[in-house]
Amino acid sequence: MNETSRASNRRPANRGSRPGSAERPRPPGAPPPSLPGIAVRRAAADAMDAVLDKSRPLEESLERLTRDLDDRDRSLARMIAATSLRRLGSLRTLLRGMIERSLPPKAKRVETILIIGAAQILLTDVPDHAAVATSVALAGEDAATAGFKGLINAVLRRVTREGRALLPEGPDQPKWMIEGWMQAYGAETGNAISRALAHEAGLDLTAKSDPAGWAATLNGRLLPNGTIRLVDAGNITALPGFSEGGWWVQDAAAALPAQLLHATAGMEIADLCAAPGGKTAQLAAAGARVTAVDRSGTRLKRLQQNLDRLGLEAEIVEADAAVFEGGPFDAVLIDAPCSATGTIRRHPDVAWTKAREDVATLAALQARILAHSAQILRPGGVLVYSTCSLEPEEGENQISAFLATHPDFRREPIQPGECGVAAEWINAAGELRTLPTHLPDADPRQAGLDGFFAARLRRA
Ligand SMILES: C[S@@+](CC[C@H](N)C(=O)[O-])C[C@H]1O[C@@H](n2cnc3c(N)ncnc32)[C@H](O)[C@@H]1O
Repeated sequence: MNETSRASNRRPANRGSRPGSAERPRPPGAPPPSLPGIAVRRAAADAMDAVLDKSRPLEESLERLTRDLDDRDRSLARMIAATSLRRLGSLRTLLRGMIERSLPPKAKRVETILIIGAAQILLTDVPDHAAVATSVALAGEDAATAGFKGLINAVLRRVTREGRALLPEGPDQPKWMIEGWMQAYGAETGNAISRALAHEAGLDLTAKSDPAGWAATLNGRLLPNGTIRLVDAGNITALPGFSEGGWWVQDAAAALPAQLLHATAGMEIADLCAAPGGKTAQLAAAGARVTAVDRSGTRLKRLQQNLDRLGLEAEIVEADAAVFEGGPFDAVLIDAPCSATGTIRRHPDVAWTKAREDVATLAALQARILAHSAQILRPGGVLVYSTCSLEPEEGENQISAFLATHPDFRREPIQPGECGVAAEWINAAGELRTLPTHLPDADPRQAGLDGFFAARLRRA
């Protein structure tokens, strides 16, 4: 439910080379910036470095680094950084092939500048000359990179001439991730997942009611589960229905776990790991009495703001879901914290901020939350466990292990057609397993789903 963090690889409308645009106010006496647009590239490069060197989430860094920019420049910085990260593997391969001698380790920033320059030239509609000039000027700002201005100029000019033909099609995520997907889904599908994740996703919305009506109003495509898919939506907060709370942003696959609960009016539901509230909103919109639990007070504030905008209500509890006392509930939804590898189309930094060891750490936390949730569900109640991860350790394996130690629970298989779920999204055990390769379409912006896992269990 991220309402403002969209990064299309088209430049924001009318973003030309406006003299002095969105430069940070400079102290009196400081020299003026040499070129407009440098502040944008500096923010994009700094955000890339924060992702790659410090494993910081891209959105968090951009929020801080673009505070002084206007809306259009903020969108441009986000688009440059997100596009660079989405195709990082391919861009690195291309650039390494164009640099005769490898760069010294202290020149890491030079590689970042080259990557964002090449990304603008090859993957966005920023004019080539602007991408080259701003990259060279950015290098000139800093003594550590100023000596590489000539190299940056030469390499990026070569990218403008030869890059389109030479840019490889991946791999664009770390080797351990792609190998894991090949092992889990077979070599062909694993590679196809990797390629699908290198495309930016469309904008998916969940409507509070009347999805067909909102699809018509917004000129969007209505997906089988009622999600509305838009392409090139622009500023989300300016779309019809945003301010009156008609819909919220949520990938089609992310909408399925709550839909699979078939919530009805008055049902008592615990939404564990609830913030920022996409699934809480779905359940509340169905009339359920929702207790939304999350460990993060900051994220719960966003959940409350989102519910306020949508005119919906829930009881909000700041607590660790692995020990939260409450209920017994008619239903429990666990949208567990996870590696989020299924969301790399929307959050390309995830590929570079997550390490293989994180999966095991997160799986241990998920197992604790899942085991505890069994204690707050009434007999006969239903439990949906979901993650936005492509890793079986956070999905299929988690449920097998839980069922082995909880004989009073059994799977309630998901049926083809239920909530618009296609047969190929259901595994042999009757669990939901969506992949970025699902929902194919000739236009990559219309294609794909986030990689989600969901299992529905019934307590005896
Ligand atoms: C995948 S996000 C949830 C998304 C949310 N369900 C939605 O639909 O908008 C996972 C959430 O789990 C929360 N979380 C992480 N560890 C937790 C814990 N031990 N107890 C409760 N919440 C936790 C995080 O703060 C985060 O908000």
